[in-house]
Amino acid sequence: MKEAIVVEDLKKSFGTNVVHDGVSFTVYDGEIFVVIGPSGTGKSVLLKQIAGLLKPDSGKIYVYGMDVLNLSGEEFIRFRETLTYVFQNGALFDSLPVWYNVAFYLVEKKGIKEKEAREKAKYYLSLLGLSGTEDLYPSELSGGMRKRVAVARALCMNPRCILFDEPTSGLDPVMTAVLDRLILKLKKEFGKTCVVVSHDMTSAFRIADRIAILWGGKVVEIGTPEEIKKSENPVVKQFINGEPDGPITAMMEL
Ligand SMILES: Nc1ncnc2c1ncn2[C@@H]1O[C@H](COP(=O)(O)OP(=O)(O)OP(=O)(O)O)[C@@H](O)[C@H]1O
Repeated sequence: MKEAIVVEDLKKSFGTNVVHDGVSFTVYDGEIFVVIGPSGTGKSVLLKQIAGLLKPDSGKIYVYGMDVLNLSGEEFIRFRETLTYVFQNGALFDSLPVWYNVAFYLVEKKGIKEKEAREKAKYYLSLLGLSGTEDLYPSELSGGMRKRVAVARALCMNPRCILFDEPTSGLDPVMTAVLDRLILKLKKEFGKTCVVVSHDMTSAFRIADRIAILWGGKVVEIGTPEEIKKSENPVVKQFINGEPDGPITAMMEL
């Protein structure tokens, strides 16, 4: 199997707050890799480091062989086109219409003419069930629609790998299932590699090829959904069963 993302012994602290204390894992090309773990364990920080938005204190990150912490000028452009990050809140530009949000990279960075870029945006919006929203502004959309616009924007860049930061948080169960189906479609029909940060076990078990569980600064378990369900690790058991008592809450002194 071809390696898409390799994370080696990643360490990251903010002052005295040790977030990552030796995180290592590999994501393979074309798989859906879900990262779960209690709130505050550093899932978003992990994605930001993979996306090159935040520097770790030490460790290595490779994306399709590119050394993310030492990208040369040309490689930086290739990296930007290989991997995109879908922010938790969508991070849309409120002053720009939906279609321009989606086509932003094509117009502003690739110099594609507005007419052509708009057509592309329209196509990706239609894939996400958002036909007819092209000329609306983000403030006119629901939370679920904004999240889907953010996914359309990522797809418009045609990356090989997409990082999703809690794509289903705040969505109702039906919209969660729609987004899950979309992520599965990205893998099956478009061959994308997807890394998804989630809290939602139902969603994680539905979409993941493999799941990594982050806790105490490390990956404490990694495996297929079936392997995770059978895990004897007390942290994993408490998290996937949503139990109030166990090592996670003991650590939080609740
Ligand atoms: N820029 C920053 N400066 C200082 N501390 C930060 C910064 N970003 C994140 N942190 C801290 O790093 C830790 C991990 O944050 P992160 O957002 O990655 O957690 P998470 O696992 O994604 O949580 P949640 O599931 O609640 O979104 C937290 O303690 C947070 O306060």
